[in-house]
Amino acid sequence: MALLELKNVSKSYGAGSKKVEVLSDINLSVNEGEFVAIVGFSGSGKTTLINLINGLALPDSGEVLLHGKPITGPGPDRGVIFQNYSLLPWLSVFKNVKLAVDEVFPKLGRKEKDTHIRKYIDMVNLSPAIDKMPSELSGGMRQRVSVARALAMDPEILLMDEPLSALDALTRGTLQEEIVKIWSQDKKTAILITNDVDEGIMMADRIIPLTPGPKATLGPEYKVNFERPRIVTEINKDREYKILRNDILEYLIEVGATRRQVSDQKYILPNLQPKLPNRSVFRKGSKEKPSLKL
Ligand SMILES: Nc1ncnc2c1ncn2[C@@H]1O[C@H](COP(=O)(O)OP(=O)(O)OP(=O)(O)O)[C@@H](O)[C@H]1O
Repeated sequence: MALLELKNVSKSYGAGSKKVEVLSDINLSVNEGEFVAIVGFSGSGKTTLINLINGLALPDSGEVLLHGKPITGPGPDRGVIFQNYSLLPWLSVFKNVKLAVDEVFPKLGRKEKDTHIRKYIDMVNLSPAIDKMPSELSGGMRQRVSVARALAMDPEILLMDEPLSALDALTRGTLQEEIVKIWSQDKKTAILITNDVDEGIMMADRIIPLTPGPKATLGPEYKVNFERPRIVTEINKDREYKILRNDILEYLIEVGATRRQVSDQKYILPNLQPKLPNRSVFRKGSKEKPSLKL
């Protein structure tokens, strides 16, 4: 049985004429230990999809199953790393991680807890900054704390919602490598949401595109067969990499273009003309006299 399954899942927001069906007929099956990347356009519903798995949102129809049982809310079996770090600014690195560990392992002894927290802070190379406050850290360091915090909760699934998109390219590359290294050591199941095809190729076993919304759905999956560790400078030269990257991009461009055509047909804008102060406005081909009104 797959660890996580989404079966015919649909999700909308709003009601009546304002109802928008964000996700439609989502089917996904993730096995234990797999690293899956969902790649999609901005606003297509990626966070909504992660929230459905996290249990922060429930589907309108269909099922989201963990070990074959419906997800009814958030739980310690799913650790989330958000884009915006979400650290408590008044707590040190150690205490930010401790807060999560206290929640999940309330019965762990003081010494064991301390060792556990330090292990994960060390894993993300933050031991020298263990007593620093979030305001004293760079964006990359803050995101490392989020990674340590999520992993210290020892979740079965690590959910990452565009965790690296706020970072510069160099920090992003380093953290991609670090997350994959920890993932392979810790044997977690990981789901990465990203808008970056290259990031998906560097990190995941499979890449699945999410089509543009509304009614976004998952497209065909692309297997990433490169050996790990994946070295960006080497992979960049690989012919297979170029083919895979092109295939995914072509698919995304194609579904993006189809969606644009549909939206062009749907929304016919009225032929409004701006009226500027103290200027006459001519409408091309119009027999009306130019207006001098504001
Ligand atoms: N709570 C909500 N109520 C109403 N509409 C919402 C809500 N959450 C999201 N939406 C709408 O659903 C759509 C998908 O949003 P979502 O945040 O899932 O997309 P996304 O792909 O993660 O976007 P981005 O890449 O910009 O972060 C958007 O049009 C958004 O405005």
